Amino acid sequence: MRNKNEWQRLKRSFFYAICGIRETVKTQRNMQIHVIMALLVLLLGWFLAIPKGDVLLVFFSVFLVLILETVNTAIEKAVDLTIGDTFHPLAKAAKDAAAGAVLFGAILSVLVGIYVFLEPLWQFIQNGERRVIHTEERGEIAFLLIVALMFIFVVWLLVECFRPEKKEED
Ligand SMILES: Nc1ncnc2c1ncn2[C@@H]1O[C@H](COP(=O)(O)OP(=O)(O)OP(=O)(O)O)[C@@H](O)[C@H]1O
Repeated sequence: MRNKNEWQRLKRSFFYAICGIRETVKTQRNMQIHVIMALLVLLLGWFLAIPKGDVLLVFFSVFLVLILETVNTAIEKAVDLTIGDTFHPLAKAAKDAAAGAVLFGAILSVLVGIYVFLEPLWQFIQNGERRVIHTEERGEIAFLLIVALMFIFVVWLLVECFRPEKKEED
């Protein structure tokens, strides 16, 4: 009997989780963009025959962004529930931090995208070849580009952190 109840509870939790995902995809424009991008990136990976290890990397970063966007939505809803339309610096801090988490995830995805897709895409554009490029065959370009982008990002982050607060435009 107890086992049956546990099973029902488990089924219910799963059902609510699916409802949460469905609602987030239906109502959040950013989530819709992430889902479409995820599909396109996976199709591109299949088209360019990326190696299995890279497929895992792509899955990991795609799901990370979807997870962060879902948690971001949960935080937005919880903040709106407690405070409604009233402006509060803590509500702003909570929503901005949640959006920052999504931005971190998106940056990671871009870096993974460069690492995984740059060389296969370049090879396809140059000679129409869709050959699997293994890690040991990779050149330095993707790596250098990732390091350069990371460097720019860290410098931008430091500048943003230490310059005086900007006034809201609107
Ligand atoms: N109650 C509030 N008090 C203070 N600032 C807020 C409040 N609500 C929103 N903001 C500010 O407005 C920004 C956007 O908030 P909003 O809830 O519209 O999220 P969003 O990112 O536009 O999400 P979505 O488009 O999915 O609704 C927040 O990051 C925050 O800076």
